[in-house]
Amino acid sequence: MQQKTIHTAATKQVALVAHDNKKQELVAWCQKHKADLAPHTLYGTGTTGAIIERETGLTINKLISGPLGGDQQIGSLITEGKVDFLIFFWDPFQPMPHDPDVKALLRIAAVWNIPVACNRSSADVMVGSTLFRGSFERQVPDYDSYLKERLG
Ligand SMILES: O=C(CO)COP(=O)(O)O
Repeated sequence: MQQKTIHTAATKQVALVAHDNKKQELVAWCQKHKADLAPHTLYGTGTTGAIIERETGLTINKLISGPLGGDQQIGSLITEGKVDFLIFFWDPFQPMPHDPDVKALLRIAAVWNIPVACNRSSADVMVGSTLFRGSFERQVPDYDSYLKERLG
């Protein structure tokens, strides 16, 4: 598929999601990196977002809770270019009723070449990166040429 280059703005759009057994880990991580996260636009699935907000004081744009469609809402934001980084502490030990939605979110993040951190180490690397602080280039599907190709 043909790709095009986009440039992220200095203010990043960061989506934060954690499964129940991982929520405290994500809250602790957000507390540790509060100063890194605060200047950016933060999104979260319903419960994750509310807990992070309550525990850290960060402002989170809260979507609906994951099992009710929050993962899909984040996927939708990704297709609209409204997510630059996805931090998703998913639980590798617990099957979820909405596993198809989880898989769909991780898939759409791969399609749109979104940096994804699924654990504390990768999230540390992410916020520590100069790419998190400055602007960076990302290759994404070129939708116009994709559609032109399909329409013939
Ligand atoms: O289930 C989730 C991600 O798959 C997260 O949803 P909540 O933040 O509402 O718990």
